[in-house]
Amino acid sequence: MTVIVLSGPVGAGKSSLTAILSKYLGTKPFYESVDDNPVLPLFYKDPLKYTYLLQLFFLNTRFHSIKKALSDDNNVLDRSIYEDSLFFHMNADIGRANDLEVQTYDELLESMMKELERMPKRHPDLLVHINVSYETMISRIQKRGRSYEQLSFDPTLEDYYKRMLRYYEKWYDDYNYSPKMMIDGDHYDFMASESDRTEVLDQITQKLKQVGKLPKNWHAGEIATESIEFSS
Ligand SMILES: Nc1ncnc2c1ncn2[C@@H]1O[C@H](COP(=O)(O)OP(=O)(O)OP(=O)(O)O)[C@@H](O)[C@H]1O
Repeated sequence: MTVIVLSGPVGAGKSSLTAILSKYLGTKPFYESVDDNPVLPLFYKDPLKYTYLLQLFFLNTRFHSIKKALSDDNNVLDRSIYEDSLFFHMNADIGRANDLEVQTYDELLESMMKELERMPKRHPDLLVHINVSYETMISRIQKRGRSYEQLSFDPTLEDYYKRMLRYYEKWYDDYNYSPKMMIDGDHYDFMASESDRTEVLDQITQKLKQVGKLPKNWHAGEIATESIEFSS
């Protein structure tokens, strides 16, 4: 059994790479539901009021999916519980959560992580992090077009996104729950370019081989974009 988790900032392309990778490896994709998340639009409209609720919402859904993934078969998750604390603390640092909320959140997360230690499989086998620059991030956010994520919706989002990229650097350096690797999301356009896609899949395959976690019965094949089912 092989469990791979993707990570990276908003718009990095985690969901797309999850679809590509799971198709390539013949494993099951787990997607975070974004467009039917009832709290997300509220949060972007009034972050001060909704930060805590949104983070509890994410923590809860993410806990269920990682638990399922760790007790299930081979699978790929488009984002994992390991990144949630980054989002919460970043929001707390800009005054959107008070000390008591931070303390309660941290204690809850700690209990959840302890619970994961009791799973038959305790951690993922590989973290694939997609690194992007601010420019790439913004152009992907624009292309995708979720209204509440646009800079035109709230100009303070520029600072928010730049801060997010800074926090991610430290987060990736500190992450030690599993082997990890970084994909250069500025250089490789795995959606639009077939050769880039092949290169990225090759890098991930090499890493999986190196850590002895290439799914059994797997054999490499070409994958055409038309054959991949992307999540909405
Ligand atoms: N704790 C959190 N975890 C994930 N997303 C969060 C969190 N808090 C707020 N968000 C918001 O949820 C939305 C979904 O973000 P996410 O990066 O997971 O998906 P995405 O933008 O579709 O990514 P990708 O393009 O890489 O697939 C973003 O607007 C993000 O800012």
